[in-house]
Amino acid sequence: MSAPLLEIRHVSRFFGGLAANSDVSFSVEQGAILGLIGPNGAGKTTLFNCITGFYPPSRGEVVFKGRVINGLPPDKVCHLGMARTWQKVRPLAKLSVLDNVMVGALARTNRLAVARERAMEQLEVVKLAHKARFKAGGLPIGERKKLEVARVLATGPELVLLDEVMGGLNPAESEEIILLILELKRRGLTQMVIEHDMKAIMRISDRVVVLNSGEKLAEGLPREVVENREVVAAYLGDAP
Ligand SMILES: Nc1ncnc2c1ncn2[C@@H]1O[C@H](COP(=O)(O)OP(=O)(O)OP(=O)(O)O)[C@@H](O)[C@H]1O
Repeated sequence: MSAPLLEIRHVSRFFGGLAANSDVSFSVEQGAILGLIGPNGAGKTTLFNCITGFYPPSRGEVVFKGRVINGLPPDKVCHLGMARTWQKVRPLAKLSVLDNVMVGALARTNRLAVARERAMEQLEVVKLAHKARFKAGGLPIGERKKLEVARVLATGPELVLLDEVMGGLNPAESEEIILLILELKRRGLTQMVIEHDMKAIMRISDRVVVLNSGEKLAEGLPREVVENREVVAAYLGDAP
């Protein structure tokens, strides 16, 4: 079997006395979708921040394509082929949809015509090309989320980390995002997905990692994880 694309080795992240991540280890195989779940405050976004260089881990190693990337700033991590979306989507509101995606594409080229072409391609992928000339600030939430994904794809990543891309969407909009994630997988992209919607996680994930109070509580196939008693207890509170 080939080496995993991403390895998290004993990663901890402290904020003062709080361990937002505590000795977390797992890996993500090339081409797979890994679902990252856990109750509010479990440490999911902190782990994304540690992986993508926004907060360096306090301990442990993040290994991407066989290289330890701890301490690299986010732009260098992006250049190596990893990009993430944010839970709170904040497009450059006054710029057009196309210009927003071009900002992502400019991570790989300084030629505007090339960036524009790549940005348009990604707008086609997320089915937002018809809004290319619209101001980003005027998009409804469902389209803002797609714009965020297009911007990330335009950076030319091998691994994308999606932080609650279905948060705040209605069922029809969520379904579009699920189909998009599955299409990106079909194209060979590796993905890590934070999501609270368990049905969506069950449908898209090859494997699931569960965090609770900063620690890895469980890992396995989606079915194994939802049937795990400790996982159920963490979500529902201890059964009597
Ligand atoms: N910059 C920070 N400074 C201090 N504490 C932080 C910081 N970032 C996160 N935390 C704390 O770390 C813990 C984990 O937060 P995190 O946002 O990673 O959880 P989460 O699983 O993503 O939660 P949610 O599902 O609500 O988004 C929380 O107790 C949070 O308050």
